[in-house]
Amino acid sequence: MNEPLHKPEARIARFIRTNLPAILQHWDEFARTIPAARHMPAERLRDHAAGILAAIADDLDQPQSASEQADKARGHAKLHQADTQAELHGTGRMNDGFSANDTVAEFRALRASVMRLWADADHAAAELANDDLIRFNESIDQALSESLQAYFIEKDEVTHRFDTLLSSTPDLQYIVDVDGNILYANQALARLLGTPASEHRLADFCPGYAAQLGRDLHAVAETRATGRGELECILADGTTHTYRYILMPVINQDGTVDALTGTARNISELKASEAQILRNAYYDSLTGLPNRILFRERLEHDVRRAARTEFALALLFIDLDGFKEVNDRFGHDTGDLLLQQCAQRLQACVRATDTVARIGGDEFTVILNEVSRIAFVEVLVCQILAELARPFSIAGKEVRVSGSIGITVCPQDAHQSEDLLRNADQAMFVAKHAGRNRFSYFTPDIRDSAWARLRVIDELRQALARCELQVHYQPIVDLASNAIVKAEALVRWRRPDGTLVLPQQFIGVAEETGLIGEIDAWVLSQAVPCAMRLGELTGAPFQISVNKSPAGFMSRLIGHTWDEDMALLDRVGARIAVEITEGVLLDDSPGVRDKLARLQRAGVQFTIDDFGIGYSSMAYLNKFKVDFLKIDQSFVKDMLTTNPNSQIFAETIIAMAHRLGLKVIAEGVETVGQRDWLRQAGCDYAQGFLFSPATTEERFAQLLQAGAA
Ligand SMILES: Nc1nc2c(ncn2[C@@H]2O[C@H](COP(=O)(O)OP(=O)(O)OP(=O)(O)O)[C@@H](O)[C@H]2O)c(=O)[nH]1
Repeated sequence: MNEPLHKPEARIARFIRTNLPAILQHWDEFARTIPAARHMPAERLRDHAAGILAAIADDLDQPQSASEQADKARGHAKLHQADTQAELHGTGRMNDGFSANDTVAEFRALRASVMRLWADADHAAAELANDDLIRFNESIDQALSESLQAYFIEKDEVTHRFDTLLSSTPDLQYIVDVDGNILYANQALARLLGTPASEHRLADFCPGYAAQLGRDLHAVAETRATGRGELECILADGTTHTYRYILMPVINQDGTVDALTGTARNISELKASEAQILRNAYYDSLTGLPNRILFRERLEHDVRRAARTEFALALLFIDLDGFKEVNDRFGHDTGDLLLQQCAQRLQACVRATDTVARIGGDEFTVILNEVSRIAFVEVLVCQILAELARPFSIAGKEVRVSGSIGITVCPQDAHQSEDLLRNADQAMFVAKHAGRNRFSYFTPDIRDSAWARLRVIDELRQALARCELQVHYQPIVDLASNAIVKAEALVRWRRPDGTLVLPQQFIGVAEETGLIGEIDAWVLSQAVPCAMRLGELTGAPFQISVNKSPAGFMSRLIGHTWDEDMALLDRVGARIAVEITEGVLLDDSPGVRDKLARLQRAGVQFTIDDFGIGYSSMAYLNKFKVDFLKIDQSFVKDMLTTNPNSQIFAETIIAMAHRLGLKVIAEGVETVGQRDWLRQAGCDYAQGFLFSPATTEERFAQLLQAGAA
C-alpha cells in the first residue's frame, strides 16, 4: 500500500535560494571560527556551503513519505543515488585536514544561519514550527550524516594507505606521546614488540636505552627541534643490531606538543661495512696487523706522547731473511701463512700498548712505548729473533726463516717519525748485511754509509745514462801453448774526472737495486761485436766470457733486457760464454730454468764462476751442460804458500772436470810458480795479472797479435 506523500512545501527552499548570499555571509562569519577553516580561501568555504544548501533546497522540493522523513531525521535516508553534495563535502573536508568536529560544526553553522535569517524574515512564530522547519532540519541532519560517513570512509582509506606505506618499510615508524607510550607503531616495530604495540613504550624494544630515549623525547618536546641518536639492542634471536633513530615533535595548532613521530633504521650492515672500509684502510688484510698508514699515525702520536714524558720510544724494523725462498720452495700460500704466524709471534712478544705493524711484503715494525732502559729493548729483540728463528709448522711442513732487526731510539737518534723509520730501516740493512738473524742499533755511521750508498746508486744511474762505463778484456791463456785463446769481459766505471771506480764498489749496489740487469746487458752489447772483431783479427772464432749476475737471472725488473740479450746471442752462439755462479744452477725456479734453456739453445757456452766456494752440490753438473769450471782465485792465491789444501782442492776440481768432459780455467794467477803448478796439474786455461790485467780492446788486440800474453 502506498504511503501518502507530503505535499511539497517549498517555502524554505525558496527562502534559501532567494537569500543565499545573505545566508552564506552569515554562515561565513560563523565558519571562520572553525580552526581548520581559518586558512582556507573564502570561495572554497562558500562553494561547499552553497552546494549543500542547493542540494537541501532541491530535496525540500521533493514529495516525501512519512518513513522517508523519519529516516532522514536519523540520517538513514540517502538524498540521491549518485554521490551527494554532502558526501563530496565530507571527503573534501577530510582531505583538507578538517577534524570530524570541524565538519559537524560547519553543518551546525549552516543550520543556525538559515534559521536566524528565517526568523529575522518576519514570519509568524507559529509558522516557525511548521513542517518546513522540520523538513529543513531533517534534510540538514541527513546531509550531515552523509558528510560524516564519507568523511570517515575517506579517513579510513587514508589511514589504511599510510599504514600500508609505513608497514612496507623495514624501518621502525612510530608515534609516541611525550613519555614514550606508543600511539602508533608500524608493522616492523609491532613485530619487534610482540604484544599489541599500544601496550608498549618505545624503549621496550631496546630496554638498555630507556633512559637515553626518555631524555631525548623530553628534549624534543621542549625544544621542538628534531632529535637524533643511535642505540644498540639485542633482538629476540640474540643478535645485536644498531639503530639510528629520529624524533620529531608533532606541534598542535595551539603550539603544544603531545606527541612525537619518528623512524628508527637498522644500520648494522652499514656499520659493518663502514668498519670494514676502516679496516681495509688501516689494517693489513693478511695478518690483521696495522698497515703502513696506521703505523705512521701511531708512530707520530707515540713520538709526541714520548716527548711529554721522561720515557724513550724504541722503533724496530724487522725484515724476514730468506722469505723469498719460502715462497719459491713451498708456494705463495705457504708464504702467506708464514707471514700470519710471524705476525702472531711478534704480537705475542710485546705489550698491548706497543704496536706491531706490517708495512710491506716481509717487513714488520714494532713501536715500543715507555722504554725506561734500553737493555729491556735488547732482551725483547733477542726474544723476537728467537721466536722468528723457531721452526714454523705450516700444513704439516717445517718452514724456517729468521729476522734481521734494526733498532732506533727516540729522542736519542731522532725526534721525527720519518727520521726514526729511516734510521731503523738503515740499521736493519746493516744487520742483514752483517749476516742476517741479528739486530743492529742505528748509529750516525750507519746513516753516513747509507747516504754514501744512495749516492753511489744515484751516480751509477747517471753513469749508465752518460756512458761512463767501459768494458775491459782480460786475456785467458791456454796453459799448454801459452797463447791467448779467450777473454773475459769486465766492466769498469770511469768517472768524468778520470777516477776509476772498482767493480767491488758498485756491483753489490747494482745487484741490490736491479741496475745489474742493465749493466750486464750493456756489457754483452759491447762484448758481442768485440768478439766478432777479434775473430776477424785472428782468422778464427774468438770467444769472450760475460758475467751474468744471479740477480739478472732472477729479477723480474730486467725482463725487458733479456730479449735484447737473446737477440744478440742467437746470432753469435759459442763466441760468447756466459759465466754464472753455482747459485743460479741451484735455483730451481721455472723462470731461471727457462732462461738457461734459451741460452743453451742459442749455442752459448757456460762457465761456472767461483767454483768450489759456493754450495758445490755438483748434482747440477749432471743435469745441466756446463763447458768450463773456473777455479776460484782464493785457491790459487795460497796454493803454494799458506794453504797446501788448496792444491788438493784444485787437483780434485781439475780431475773431476776432466772426467766429466769439462775444461778448467784458473783465475787470479799472479806468479810463474802458480802457472807452472797449474800446468803440471793439468789445468787447461788461466787468467791473472801474470798474463795481463783487464785492458782496453785496442791493447787486447795488440796482445793478441803479439801472439802471447
Ligand atoms: N707469500 C707472500 N709473499 C709476499 C707478499 N708480499 C711480498 N712477498 C714476497 O716477499 C719477498 C720479499 O723479498 P725479500 O725481502 O727480498 O726476500 P728475502 O728472501 O727475505 O730476502 P732477504 O730479505 O734479503 O733475506 C718477495 O719475493 C715478495 O714477492 C705476500 O703478501 N705474501
